[in-house]
Amino acid sequence: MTEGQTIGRAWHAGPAAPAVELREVSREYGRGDAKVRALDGVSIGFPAGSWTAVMGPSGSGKSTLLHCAAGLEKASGGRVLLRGQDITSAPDSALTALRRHTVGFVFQTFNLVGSLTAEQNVALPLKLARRTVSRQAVREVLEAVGLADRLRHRPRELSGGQQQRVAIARAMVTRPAVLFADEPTGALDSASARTVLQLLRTMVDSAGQTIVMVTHDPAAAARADAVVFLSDGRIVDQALRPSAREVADRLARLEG
Ligand SMILES: Nc1ncnc2c1ncn2[C@@H]1O[C@H](COP(=O)(O)OP(=O)(O)OP(=O)(O)O)[C@@H](O)[C@H]1O
Repeated sequence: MTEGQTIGRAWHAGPAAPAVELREVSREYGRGDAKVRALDGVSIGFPAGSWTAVMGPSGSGKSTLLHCAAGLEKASGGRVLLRGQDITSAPDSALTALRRHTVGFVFQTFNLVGSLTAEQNVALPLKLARRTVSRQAVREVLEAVGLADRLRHRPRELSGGQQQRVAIARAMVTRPAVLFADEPTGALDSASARTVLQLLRTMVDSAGQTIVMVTHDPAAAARADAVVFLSDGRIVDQALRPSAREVADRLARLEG
């Protein structure tokens, strides 16, 4: 067993049951000489009700880990369990249902529909899942992200931070078990980033939301409960409630 695997399991062995668990997960792209091993035997559990940041040098496998954990991509080997359910060999129909009901996503670039209002963007996942769209539920989730007065605004009429908050509301409207965020503050100025990070912190502390977030920003990672570090597709380090300085130092060591 490698050092990385031991570290990964240690976080998994925390007090709460994992909402998502990866067991010896590998992911390869390409064939022959072009083969890339993006994940190399990753074992880790993300405890329910906690916020984990995933960091590492460029190309270390962070997005691949997030996508495999969320069922967006299939692992080449190993197993992924979401709320204890093995999704590794689930048929595409089950994975589509999973994406619509069990997991939520937030991306660096917001990915809102430009022609729709904030309210309509947030209602979209419910419509896609053929669920009843309760206007009140949509408004409540927009209120929760501090945008009660922006319901009818279109993305171009909102600041970057406001757009990301709409995206978070859209991800949360289906009440997902896990919120996956890929660089959620990567395109934001520092004040907007702080607002978004505070919102995520409140979601974890007040509602017990589980969040798994990829970030390059030590200040963002320091708001999480734990930070795991990837290098060459393996988990090589972890820190519980580290300071931004500590995160930056560990990252700098990995980046050599
Ligand atoms: N679709 C793909 N086809 C081929 N190789 C891929 C594909 N996606 C990722 N890779 C490779 O897998 C490795 C891990 O990529 P990944 O995007 O997970 O890294 P990352 O840590 O998120 O990087 P960054 O911080 O630059 O976004 C890289 O070497 C990348 O080139």
